Amino acid sequence: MPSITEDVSIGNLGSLQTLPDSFTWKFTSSDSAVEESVPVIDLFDPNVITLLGDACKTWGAFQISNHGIPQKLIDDVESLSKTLFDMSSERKLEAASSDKGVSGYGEPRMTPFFEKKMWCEGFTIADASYADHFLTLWPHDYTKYCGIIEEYKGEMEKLASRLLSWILSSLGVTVEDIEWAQNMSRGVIRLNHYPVCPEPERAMGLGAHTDSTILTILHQSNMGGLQVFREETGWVTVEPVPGALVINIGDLFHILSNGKIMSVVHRARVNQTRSRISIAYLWGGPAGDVEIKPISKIVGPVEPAIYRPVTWNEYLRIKYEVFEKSFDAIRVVNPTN
Ligand SMILES: C=C1C[C@]23C[C@H]1CC[C@H]2[C@@]12CCC[C@@](C)(C(=O)O1)[C@H]2[C@@H]3C(=O)O
Ligand SMILES: O=C(O)CCC(=O)C(=O)O
Ligand SMILES: [Fe+2]
Repeated sequence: MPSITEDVSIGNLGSLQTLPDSFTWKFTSSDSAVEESVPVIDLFDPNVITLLGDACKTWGAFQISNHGIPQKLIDDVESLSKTLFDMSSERKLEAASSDKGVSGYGEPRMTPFFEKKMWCEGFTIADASYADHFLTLWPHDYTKYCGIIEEYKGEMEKLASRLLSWILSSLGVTVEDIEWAQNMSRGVIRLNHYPVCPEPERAMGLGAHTDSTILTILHQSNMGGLQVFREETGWVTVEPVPGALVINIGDLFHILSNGKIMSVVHRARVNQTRSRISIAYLWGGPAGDVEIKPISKIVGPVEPAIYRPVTWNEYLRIKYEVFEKSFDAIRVVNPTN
């Protein structure tokens, strides 16, 4: 078939009729998803601590219901995202981030670590400069949209802290055992959009990765696409449960727990007929230059710390130098205590 050269830009993937070679991934039989599902945990369950602890140890990912986040707020962030991604490529690029780790429109930060391009576009809300981009995108509705984002951040931060203290309890520690508990930072929001794709079985929305966070709270609308990887099982699709949010354990929690809980490898697949939006709240924990390290109550002569202390910013720097080898970069070579 003669190939027509199409104009490929991150902002117009949804209009492409063929999958460009730079977006064509190779898949093997081990890439097919198996019939399994991650736990759905009701936060009102009297056994919530045990349930969360088990889910963290066996999966590193689970869904939560009765989380207390108003549905209206989630819907508002979703429709804000839709308005944004519906704009023309030119307008979206006016809000492009200058650097992939900071606020603005663009490709995921991890893009350079993959051979092929990912079928997605997104907007990162990391620092106050997102408001300048919002002003460019929505000169009239700017205040309203910034308000929605600030409210969402506030709610997510509270939920993240509740989850942290419950998961710590399951490990036999409390938030008081971590020095920085009084000094939590607000997390980063990443709005993800996966446009319709002409050949979803050969494309990838977001390549396999772990989040660098303590934990990530993800709203995946009513469209599935998220898959998590478990060593003994393989790829498992996280089916959307109406009203539920997905929690992914990130690298910093693995470090805090001295390796007791794992950060979950996950990815996003795409769809031929329907585009998909997801909203990730990536929670990095302590603000500023506070160091994150294996919790002192967990480590001791019997179980020495296997990782050295790192700040969130330092960890991000390491991650985006060595990507999947970041744990090796901070591992203590001869743990003694
Ligand atoms: C604060 C963060 C955390 C980042 C980098 C930076 C801003 C955007 C986050 C994400 C969002 C999408 C997946 C990921 C893997 C990516 O490429 O960008 C995330 C990454 C990480 O968790 O490492
Ligand atoms: O879109 C999804 O379901 C996954 C998003 C994700 O992994 C991320 O933003 O870090
Ligand atoms: Fe992720």
